[in-house]
Amino acid sequence: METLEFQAEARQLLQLMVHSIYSNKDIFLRELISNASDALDKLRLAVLQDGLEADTSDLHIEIESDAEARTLTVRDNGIGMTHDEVVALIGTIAKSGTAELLAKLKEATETKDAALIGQFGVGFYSTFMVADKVTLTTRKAGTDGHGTRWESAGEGTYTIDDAPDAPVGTSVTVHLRPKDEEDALFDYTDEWKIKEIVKRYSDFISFPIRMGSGDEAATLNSMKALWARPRSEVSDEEYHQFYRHISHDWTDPLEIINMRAEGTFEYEALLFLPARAPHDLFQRDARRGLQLYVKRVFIMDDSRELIPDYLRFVKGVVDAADLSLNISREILQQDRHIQMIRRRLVKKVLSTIKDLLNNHPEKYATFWREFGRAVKEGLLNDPDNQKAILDVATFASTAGDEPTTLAAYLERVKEGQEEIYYLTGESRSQVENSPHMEAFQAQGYEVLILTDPVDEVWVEAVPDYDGKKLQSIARGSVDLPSEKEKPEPEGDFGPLLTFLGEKLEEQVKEVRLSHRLTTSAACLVSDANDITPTLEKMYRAMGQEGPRVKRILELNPDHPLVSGLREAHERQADDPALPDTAELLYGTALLAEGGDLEDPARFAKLLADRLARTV
Ligand SMILES: Nc1ncnc2c1ncn2[C@@H]1O[C@H](COP(=O)(O)OP(=O)(O)OP(=O)(O)O)[C@@H](O)[C@H]1O
Repeated sequence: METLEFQAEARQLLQLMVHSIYSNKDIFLRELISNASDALDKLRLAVLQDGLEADTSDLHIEIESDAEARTLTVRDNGIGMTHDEVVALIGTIAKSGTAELLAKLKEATETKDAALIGQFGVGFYSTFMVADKVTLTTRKAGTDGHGTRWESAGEGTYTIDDAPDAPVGTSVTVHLRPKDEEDALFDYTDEWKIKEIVKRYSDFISFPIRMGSGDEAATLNSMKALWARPRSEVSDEEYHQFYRHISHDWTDPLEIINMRAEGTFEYEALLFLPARAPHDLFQRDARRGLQLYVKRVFIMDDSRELIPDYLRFVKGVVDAADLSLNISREILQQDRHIQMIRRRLVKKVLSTIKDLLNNHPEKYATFWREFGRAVKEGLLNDPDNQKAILDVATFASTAGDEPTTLAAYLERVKEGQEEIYYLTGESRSQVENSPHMEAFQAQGYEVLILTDPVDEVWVEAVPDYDGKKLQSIARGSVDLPSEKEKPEPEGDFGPLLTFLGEKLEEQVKEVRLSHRLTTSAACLVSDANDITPTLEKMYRAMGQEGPRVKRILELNPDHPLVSGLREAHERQADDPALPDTAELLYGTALLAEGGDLEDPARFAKLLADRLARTV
């Protein structure tokens, strides 16, 4: 017999289990049944796909309780585990982001944030909520090696031993702690309690879950595939349980989507829009994709081929009638039917979002807050559905606190306005206070406020909406329709602009007069075809060092600083104070839009010197 130590993260998770972070302890049984069901799926698949020799004529799960010994056993005749698999799978937690999540989880125990806890599949370890000892005996199908016995009291160590007589499959025996109903620790040897839990959490499991033996053996679950049943016959509670089973998210889903296609290519799908974004929505290695079944037989988890990346938060099941059970991931990618299903699912998800937008504004607001950033990636990656995505997207806007659709924006455009104005930035307040906004605000033009990183990118890919071009107000020159009759500024600014252009040659590519400023002296704008500073920053953050893109300095001729500077330059072009003023002007414009100064210390010194002369 060997005694081994749990890996650090596994130990931490166990600690949380032993000290019961969940108020609902019943779920340990659901987790065991879920693992057993997965093991049965895997065995059936190994026989179908790899030609493994094993008996699959009576795949099932058995529950056995012993009130006197105070034990509960869940047994399956599924794939089983080898000695090494037991050590690797049960002694460690291999999931990515575990450490980070554990830290959050610890916090959550104090606040009892069930939803956060629910993002973390606790699996097998949840048995330690109700047990003071757990024994797992297993033997891998298709190997002639011995079985393995694993045992632990949930503290720092576990033991591993040979189990020569173990049958193929896995059996988990939970040695129950004394019942304590005040602590929601029920008598889990009670037949009624077991039946109730199975019915509530595991009714849809597609293998029989049996209790009792001989003539008294009873099957506790209905085994009906939820997606095959008409919506009217399934309760929300059943859907929610199923959602939890496949997503490990404890928050009820926001929306349930049923689909069924008959005819040349048949499939059924049951999809869910979650109510909150998982913590790893933007992590590359996160689990994503749908479950694929073929004629009720589970084929694979996380099938990415069924749903595009930008809809990766959609959970659910697709059951296709005409695929081969042997289908592999490689074949899936090229399969015509799969591509067709995927196109239909995308259309259906987008039309569901549209329905939320039109008929359930609160749900829509939740959805868009949680997933809008992901959906907008589709504007780049799914050109065929660009219009449909734009139709369901909403954006913050200067017109009010509520986000607006593009269609609603277009209803409000001013006469003569030919473009949809937007400004990107890091936060709403930064964008709102940017000097670029001034003329637009002053003249009542609505500007969309885009603050998600993805906004910097998709705006480049979307040429227009309903024939109106999307125009950044920080790029190119603006010609506000109502500005056209504005009188020319007094005095000749030509020589000053040339002078500043030379002095600031390192920093800007051009200095010119502005139409977009009313109160500020100066601002920086990008050339129509150059990348924006935020995008440049994003590239740099990703480690891509591109050339620095110079921008254009625009001056407000009506501002006393600018008109004063013009006069000073006219009086004495070689005034030694002028170059410093030029630098201050540039630095202030950069600060006003939330940019970073190249040399803050130098700027501070110039400013302090100048201020000293005014006190
Ligand atoms: N009854 C079983 N038969 C075969 N393998 C099992 C069984 N129970 C657990 N395992 C193996 O141990 C692994 C860890 O199980 P655990 O319940 O901790 O996590 P999980 O099921 O992978 O994750 P989650 O519960 O979040 O879905 C499983 O992925 C599986 O490989």
